[in-house]
Amino acid sequence: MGRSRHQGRRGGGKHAKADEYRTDLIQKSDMHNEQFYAYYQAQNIVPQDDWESFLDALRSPLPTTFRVAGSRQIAESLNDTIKDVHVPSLSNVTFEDQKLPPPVQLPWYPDGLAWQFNVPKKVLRKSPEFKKFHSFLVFETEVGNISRQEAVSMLPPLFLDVKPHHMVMDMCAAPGSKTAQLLEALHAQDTLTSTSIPSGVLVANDSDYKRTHLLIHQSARLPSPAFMVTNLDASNYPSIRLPSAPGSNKKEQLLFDRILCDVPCSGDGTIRKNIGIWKSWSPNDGNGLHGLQLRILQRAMKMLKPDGRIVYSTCSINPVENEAVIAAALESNPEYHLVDVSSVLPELQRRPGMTFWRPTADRYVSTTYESYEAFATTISQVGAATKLTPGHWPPANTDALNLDRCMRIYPHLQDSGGFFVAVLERQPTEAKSAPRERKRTAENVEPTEPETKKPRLEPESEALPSNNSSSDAYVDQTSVADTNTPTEGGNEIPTSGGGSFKEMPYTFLSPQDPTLISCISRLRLSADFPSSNVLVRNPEGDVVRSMYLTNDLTKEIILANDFTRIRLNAAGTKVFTKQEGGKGVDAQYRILGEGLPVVLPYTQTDAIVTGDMTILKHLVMSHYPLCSSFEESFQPVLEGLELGCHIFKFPPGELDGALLPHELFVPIWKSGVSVSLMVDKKAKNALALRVFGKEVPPSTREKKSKTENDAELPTELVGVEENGEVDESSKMEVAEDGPGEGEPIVLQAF
Ligand SMILES: C[S@+](CC[C@H](N)C(=O)[O-])C[C@H]1O[C@@H](n2cnc3c(N)ncnc32)[C@H](O)[C@@H]1O
Repeated sequence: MGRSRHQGRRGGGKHAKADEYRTDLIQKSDMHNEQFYAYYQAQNIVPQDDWESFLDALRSPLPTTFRVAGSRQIAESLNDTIKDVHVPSLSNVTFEDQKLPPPVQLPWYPDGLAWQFNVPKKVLRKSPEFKKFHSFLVFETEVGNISRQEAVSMLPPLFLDVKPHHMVMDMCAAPGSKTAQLLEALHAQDTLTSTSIPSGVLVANDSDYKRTHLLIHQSARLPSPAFMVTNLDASNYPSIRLPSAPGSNKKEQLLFDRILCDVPCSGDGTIRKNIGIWKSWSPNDGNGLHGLQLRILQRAMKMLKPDGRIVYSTCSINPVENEAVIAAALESNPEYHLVDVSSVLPELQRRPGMTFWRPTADRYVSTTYESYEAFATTISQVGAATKLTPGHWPPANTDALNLDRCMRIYPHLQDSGGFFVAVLERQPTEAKSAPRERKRTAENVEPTEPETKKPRLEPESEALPSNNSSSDAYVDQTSVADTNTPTEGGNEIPTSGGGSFKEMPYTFLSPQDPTLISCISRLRLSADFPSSNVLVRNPEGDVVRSMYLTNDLTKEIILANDFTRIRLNAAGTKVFTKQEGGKGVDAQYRILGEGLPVVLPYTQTDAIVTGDMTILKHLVMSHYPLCSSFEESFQPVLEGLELGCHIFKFPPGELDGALLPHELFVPIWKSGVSVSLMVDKKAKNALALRVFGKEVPPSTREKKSKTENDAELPTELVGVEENGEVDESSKMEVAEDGPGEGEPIVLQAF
């Protein structure tokens, strides 16, 4: 789903006022739109008896929902913390004489990993119990263990049913909350004993260049060697090629097992949160988007394997953007059918897809038309509104299409946003059947090659695949810049407009490359580390600063396709980066926090240093502690370590009421006399809160700067809104100085 015209205004664009869209600041009596009522009543969108409760729900603030994300083990442990610690502490809270409801699990979400709570922002700021819970959410969100996401937006990936061997395409992916879910599914079988590298691939695409960087930012929280980001118009997506057999020069089109079409839409299902829609809603939003939505779905249908699955979704409740698109696409692709998923997620309250609707051609909804033919006779009177096509109306054979198998989620059913999901499958083998009854207007042709600009190569420095923080109408700048992969080599990527593309090539290193060999040997990785899948971002294959790891399939795709033709913005995951050693110490490559889960299974076990809870507490709660400040028995261990990067392991344990419920691995930097945790401040705070129940005390430098600037820790829950904007209120800290804390590194805990 997504939006078109409202997007810039809703998402905290440069000129948006922070309070403009806060539902707690506008009166219910202002939430009216006569056209909206007329249009949806003409559609019989809900039974007449439900109309008032439907409207009431649309005018109520949306509860906050979040998903416990990331690797399975940490997700379960974090979920237990919410259940066993936070829910009891929030169960008897009163505020201004009112009892507040504690968070509850969404009944339909698998394994109870999604939650909802509904308290005003004022409570989050002022109630000590909710404030503590809010801080926990803020910090766990920062490190990617919690994803704030609208409940309904979690649905499409669940219905897509992705497995680790699947080739998956996310056609309209930015900013990536569903992409993150797809990545989690691709990595569902990761363990520490076998490799964490799935055999499949996820290609996440968005036509907006700047927004593709949000995608990369989001996915850095779940690093994957099987991940690629492209920047193309999905309705015209070029064929990705693969060798027809290993070693063959002949290429064939890569067909996907699973495709998500979460298309741009009018977004009226998000009206509870984006209350500006009450003012601006018009039926023309949906009318105008129908064509693009259909072309995107039709292109996906040409890119899917026989027996494969497509999920089409929008956050609009308008049938013109939903059932009409599905009907037109099915008619032009008879090898597809709608899947009956009524028994999947049985707790989810839903309504069947509509089989009849009446488009309108005028924004005042003074007339609706039962058929295109009825509309066509009036074209001369309505003039400019003639962009409607027969495809905007229900086809004659709706029964044969099983449109009732589509799912409609309405706000009053389970206190959520409004949403639409349809699950389509292609026949197992391509069967050529006669086209269905009526020819639709949208084309069903192979796309033309997209226009691509040749990238300007700057061989002296490497391109940064992710961090690009120049102005973006939808994004709080600090939130992108501060948590992202560090900028490399100072090579700025221009982001003016939505379409410029300037990326460096992807060059695979030879496994015999001396720098790679020395890096692998210094980090004591085993012989089965897939060193032939390591790439750098420059045309010469020079190891300038960072190395990225892909899986076999991603490598094949990169080698078989011109990266400018598929406008490839990112591939694989960054695993090693060069670290200057400081005075008298050679620079060396270190494992990045975000690459740790990928590299860990290849790390020789005797290269991992085991610590206990006391050591962990000292590392977490202090800044660059001296080796001599650790307990005596551990000092020789620290002193015996080579200077540079090491991995420390902490088994589950307890200390004075603090609890580490699962094994934890962290990267450590050993310098001359001190050691430090190589995680950024936010990750360190999240760990401190989770295990020791308090934040890291400020460093001397922070104290000084706090006095000077009255700086504050982040206080808002960072979230990606439905439709893709980063929460306006997201504020992140600027990472501080010194090796290990100078760069944002995602803490990986297992
Ligand atoms: C907001 S929604 C996607 C939400 C996303 N799936 C998520 O869960 O975070 C629609 C997205 O489609 C993108 N878009 C619009 N037109 C497109 C096109 N022709 N091809 C590909 N992407 C497009 C928009 O830039 C927007 O990011």
